[in-house]
Amino acid sequence: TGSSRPQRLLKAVQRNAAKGDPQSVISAIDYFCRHSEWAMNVGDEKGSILDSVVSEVSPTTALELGTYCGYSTVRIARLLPPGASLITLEFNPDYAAVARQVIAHSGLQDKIHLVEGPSGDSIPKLKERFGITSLDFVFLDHWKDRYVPDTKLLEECGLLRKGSVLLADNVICPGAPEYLDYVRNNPRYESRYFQSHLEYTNVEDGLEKSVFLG
Ligand SMILES: CCCNc1ncnc2c1ncn2[C@@H]1O[C@H](/C=C/CNC(=O)c2cc(-c3ccc(F)cc3)cc(O)c2O)[C@@H](O)[C@H]1O
Ligand SMILES: [Mg+2]
Repeated sequence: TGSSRPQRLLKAVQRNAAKGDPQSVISAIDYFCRHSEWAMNVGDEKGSILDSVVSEVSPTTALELGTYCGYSTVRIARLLPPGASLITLEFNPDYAAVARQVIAHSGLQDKIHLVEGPSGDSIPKLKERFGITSLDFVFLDHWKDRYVPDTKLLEECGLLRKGSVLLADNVICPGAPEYLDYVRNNPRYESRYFQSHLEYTNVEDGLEKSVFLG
């Protein structure tokens, strides 16, 4: 049978990006998605907003929900301070396999821990598995109806501390209405919407940044 879109995206990275150069991996994926096949990466426009939030937070410990092909994984990891690390959760083994190779091509594998499995199983094990006390930054980009349950799980597991920053993709398109309701009407969060566009299109979308107040 034929290749999958993630496999074709990986080929485009291996052909067009310089090994060990994260920016060229990002550019190769954006080019592929603009000129060959659309894919659900956060993209370059929303990616610039992601970059600015990651740079501002400069997290020691970061978590990503939904690795997919590893595009935002590379975007985040390339901006981490020395000694910092990104944990990324992915439950589809085929996507995880592609992401591992994209990450390897970027040369950032030493800063990234890709954990295969559903977030509901992995989140409660993060403290013991990685010896962390709390998360400085969380990027939510997995199934949109899982943003609220997983945010509640992060709270319950004591993984959020005063000042932890959550950044959620797609709050307009495809949309995460329950999540917006949760973080905007909850006194324990200070939320702000960053208007942008759905990756590689001019459809409205945006990111919601929410600071946990403890
Ligand atoms: C047990 C389910 C919840 N826990 C989970 N734990 C670990 N990984 C999980 C995951 N859920 C989903 N995933 C993974 O995250 C990824 C899923 C992302 C879902 N994203 C979207 O649906 C999405 C969709 C669009 C989109 C927008 C417009 C449109 F016309 C078509 C698509 C744009 C985006 O930016 C998106 O992020 C996959 O790799 C999936 O395997
Ligand atoms: Mg997304």
